[in-house]
Amino acid sequence: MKIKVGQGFDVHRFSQNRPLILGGVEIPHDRGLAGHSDADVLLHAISDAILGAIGQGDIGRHFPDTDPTYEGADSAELLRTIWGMVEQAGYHMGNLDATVITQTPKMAPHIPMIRERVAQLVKADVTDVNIKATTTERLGFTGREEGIAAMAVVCLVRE
Ligand SMILES: Nc1ccn([C@@H]2O[C@H](COP(=O)(O)O)[C@@H](O)[C@H]2O)c(=O)n1
Ligand SMILES: C[C@@]1(CO)OP(=O)(O)OP(=O)(O)OC[C@H]1O
Repeated sequence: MKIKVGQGFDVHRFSQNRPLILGGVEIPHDRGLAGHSDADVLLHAISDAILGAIGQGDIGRHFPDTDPTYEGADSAELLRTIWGMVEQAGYHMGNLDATVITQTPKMAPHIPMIRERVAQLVKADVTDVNIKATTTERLGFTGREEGIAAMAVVCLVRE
């Protein structure tokens, strides 16, 4: 059995008049996130963790923000493409653990739906996917509600 581990981290700033998409799920909030794509900071961190594990650089290398093809892109579709690379390499999800770092909104009510969605995207059992949230106790850019950060760790397995 071969195991590969990867980590990912991403940040997007809040922006008015945009939907807030986290983990492929639209979350009710008074602001969304700015970005070239749909700015799904959680899926970007997860995507980078997966790309890291398979030694394939990062999301910007595969989907450059200078390419109009990806303007307004659905990050779930980008993750689907990345997951195809994982399957091509013969790996499946061992487990995934991710943290959304934000002062608002309260994430707890939305975590079960995000967990299901992420598990579906990486073809994993929901018990092998963990999504959590933390504030930074009003400290720093997340504490000032300027943006959202996310981090993720994945373990990929090949039998
Ligand atoms: N946006 C958030 C942030 C946190 N939570 C939940 O609250 C717990 C306590 O957060 P602290 O930052 O005060 O440690 C945390 O463990 C999460 O369960 C949340 O739902 N949404
Ligand atoms: C996803 C991409 C591509 O649309 O754009 P953004 O939404 O700006 O996201 P970021 O995490 O800054 O970098 C990856 C990009 O290439």
